[in-house]
Amino acid sequence: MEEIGFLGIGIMGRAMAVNLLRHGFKVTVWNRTLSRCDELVQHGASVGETPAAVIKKCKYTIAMLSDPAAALSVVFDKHGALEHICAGKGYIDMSTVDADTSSQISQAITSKGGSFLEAPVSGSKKPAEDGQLVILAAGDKDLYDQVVPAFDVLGKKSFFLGQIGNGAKMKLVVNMIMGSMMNAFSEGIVLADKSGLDPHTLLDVLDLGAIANPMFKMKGPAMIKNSYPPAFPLKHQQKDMRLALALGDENAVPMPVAAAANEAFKKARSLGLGDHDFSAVFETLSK
Ligand SMILES: NC(=O)C1=CN([C@@H]2O[C@H](COP(=O)(O)OP(=O)(O)OC[C@H]3O[C@@H](n4cnc5c(N)ncnc54)[C@H](OP(=O)(O)O)[C@@H]3O)[C@@H](O)[C@H]2O)C=CC1
Ligand SMILES: O=CCCC(=O)O
Repeated sequence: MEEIGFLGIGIMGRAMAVNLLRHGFKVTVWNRTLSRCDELVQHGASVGETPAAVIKKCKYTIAMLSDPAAALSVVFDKHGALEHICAGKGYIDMSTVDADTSSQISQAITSKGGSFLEAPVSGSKKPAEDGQLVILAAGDKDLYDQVVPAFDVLGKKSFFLGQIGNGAKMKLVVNMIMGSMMNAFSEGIVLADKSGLDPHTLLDVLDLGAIANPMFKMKGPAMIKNSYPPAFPLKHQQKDMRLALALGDENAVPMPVAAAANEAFKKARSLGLGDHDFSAVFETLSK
């Protein structure tokens, strides 16, 4: 494949770009805080001074940015991706955003002759490091086919979901379920503890039953120790709950469980826990 541009070297972008480099891809990176690119240079990456410079150099550019505002800013602002997008170039936004944001980016890119794919991912820091993400792509099928070699490195499975917006919506539905589950799990741990049970035994029981899952298994022991090293920052999970609830509004879908979970994540943010892992929502109950 041609050289790949990578915009956004946060928790996920860093892991994904390193993974591409490890598999022999040439990668040019950019990050708003440029110093975060230094480590990538050690792994063999080149650095672009602006998103526009990266687009100019690379046939394909991936973005992995925090939220809709960041995704839009990197495309539309001065020295943004749009400045050098043209026919023959592909832009792949893997950030978790809403369908409307994705459509705005798609329209801007395609109106300049470029091609666009949204491709948010399931899986967190460790799956990103290990190339085990689940990729939820939608948009330009030709571009999808061209970047499959990169997706094969980044993920264990890619879905092509059709028209723009379908990848964004699928991702929000999945994360809405995950955020609600995390709240129920937190309540269960506190209930076990306060009613005289050993929370570690609860984890063992859960792990053997019908609701066993990697999230409970990985995060439970650290939560019991009130430890929340960020893999998926809580502020991003709350953003996803907010965007999923808006999708519920649009479709007149009642979501009382997700709405309550969103309030708990908002409470956690108000306690200053936004940069901790999203499992820190546990603190809203244990305090
Ligand atoms: N962490 C996870 O487990 C997962 C996260 N996601 C999604 O992936 C995306 C990235 O997540 P993650 O890596 O965890 O987040 P981080 O907070 O670690 O990184 C966010 C990135 O966005 C950049 N950024 C933020 N605001 C702006 C802006 N206004 N203009 C330009 N760049 C900006 C940051 O740059 P700077 O360094 O300068 O702040 C940084 O590169 C999010 O949409 C998240 O929801 C999806 C799956 C899993
Ligand atoms: O968006 C973040 C998802 C985290 C995960 O799937 O484990």
